Amino acid sequence: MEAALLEARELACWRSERLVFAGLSFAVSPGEALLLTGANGAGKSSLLRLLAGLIPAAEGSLAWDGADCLADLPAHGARTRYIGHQDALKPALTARENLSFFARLWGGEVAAALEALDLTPLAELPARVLSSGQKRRLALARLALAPARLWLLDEPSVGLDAASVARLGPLFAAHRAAGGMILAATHLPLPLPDARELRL
Ligand SMILES: Nc1ncnc2c1ncn2[C@@H]1O[C@H](COP(=O)(O)OP(=O)(O)OP(=O)(O)O)[C@@H](O)[C@H]1O
Repeated sequence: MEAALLEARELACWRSERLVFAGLSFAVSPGEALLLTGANGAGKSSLLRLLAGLIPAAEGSLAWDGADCLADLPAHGARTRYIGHQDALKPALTARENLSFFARLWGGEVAAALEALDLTPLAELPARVLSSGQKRRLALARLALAPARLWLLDEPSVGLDAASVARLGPLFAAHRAAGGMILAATHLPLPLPDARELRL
């Protein structure tokens, strides 16, 4: 296996006067997937937000290829795709226009990203009329736009039907085959063969 690219050492996280986790260390190598599991409130979403640079670590360090990951947030943002609980869609824009917004930021082919999540037939509908599973698919279609090494996914399959979950398999596999890494918080099985589990 290749050397680790992302290395967390002794991370601690406080939310609202409560220590959510402490002493958390792990490393992720190119091509690897890490499943974040644990009870409600264990800190999975908090860890993903911390890894995305959205909340600070109270203690510990996060390194990318040996250098402080969060010292240069624009660089970290450019290599990271964070899909949180919220789908982050503009309700008045169509599915295609929502993806076009992100394609202007990152590049990539909107038509191919729509197709990857089976959204082509829904492309001209405003996001507000999509079902919750369709909205989730549109949020996830951002992953198919342009490469980024680190995918941080918070319960990516919530609300998806079985066929849509299966569609994530090739998307995840292609990302990992190209040296990408996935950290996914989940209570459900995901199509991530050989993923390691990090239980919080
Ligand atoms: N914005 C916030 N402000 C204050 N406390 C928060 C905030 N977000 C989360 N917390 C608290 O941090 C703790 C961890 O929450 P988090 O959402 O990270 O857990 P989780 O493991 O993702 O849970 P779940 O499985 O329910 O999604 C909880 O006690 C929660 O109440």
